[in-house]
Amino acid sequence: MSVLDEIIEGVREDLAERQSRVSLDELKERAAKAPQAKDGVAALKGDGIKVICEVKRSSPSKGALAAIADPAGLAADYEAGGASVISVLTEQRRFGGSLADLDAVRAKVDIPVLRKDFIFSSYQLWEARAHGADLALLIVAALEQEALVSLIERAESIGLTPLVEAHDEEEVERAVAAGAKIVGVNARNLKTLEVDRGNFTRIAPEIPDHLVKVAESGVRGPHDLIAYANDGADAVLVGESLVTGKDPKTAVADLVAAGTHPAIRHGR
Ligand SMILES: O=P(O)(O)OC[C@@H](O)[C@@H](O)c1c[nH]c2ccccc12
Repeated sequence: MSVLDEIIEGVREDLAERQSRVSLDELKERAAKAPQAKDGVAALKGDGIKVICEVKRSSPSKGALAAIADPAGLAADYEAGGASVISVLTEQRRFGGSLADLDAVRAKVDIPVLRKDFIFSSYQLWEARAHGADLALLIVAALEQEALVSLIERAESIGLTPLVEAHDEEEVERAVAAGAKIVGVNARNLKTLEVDRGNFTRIAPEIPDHLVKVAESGVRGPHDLIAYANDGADAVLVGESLVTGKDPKTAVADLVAAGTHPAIRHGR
């Protein structure tokens, strides 16, 4: 069984527990009262390379990264540094996240918030919206094509913008065919946890230019952002280096500044 399969097994159990406590109708009522969803595509387009900053306590590859006692405070620092979107990991077992983290971050920041989890049912999309998310991650490797298509449609119908994550050419093709407007390329293979930044370099040309291209994982600092930008990234998604560094606000500001440098061949 791959790491991805193991993670999904745990997510399935945790989801069943939540479903036994909160009915879909309750979630829909809560979603109706949530602030209107912000446009995730608009937030990631425009001049400069956009930076998506992640609230991430631990990971299957590295174990504990940072305690993050105050996720909202961290998100506020990210926003102050110039982040365009905040990604909140809500998976509990391997990443140490929760829907409570999503609530806390949502209440604190004005920029769009992404629910980062292993989503395979529409219930999880309703949860995302009920807890104030504007975007939701959909991982191609975790979904049959039919499920991917219907989850993209469902996400959009309830106001969520899907960020559709691929890891190879075939998954990019599936993401595009399914109607993704934002395609993420993860440098980390979720089945083996290996990181290869060259993955984006190879695969990005397969993503049509009118879609938003996000380079995910492995950004250690401005030089990695610049490399991804020169390979065609519109945005980067950064977790580990921000949560383990000393000063997240300055680290984000340095990334954003690098992403607006005229030497970057963004939007050629
Ligand atoms: O911590 P990093 O290397 O900066 O990576 C962030 C993000 O890309 C990574 O957390 C991630 C990308 N896709 C995922 C899917 C599930 C869980 C986590 C992820």
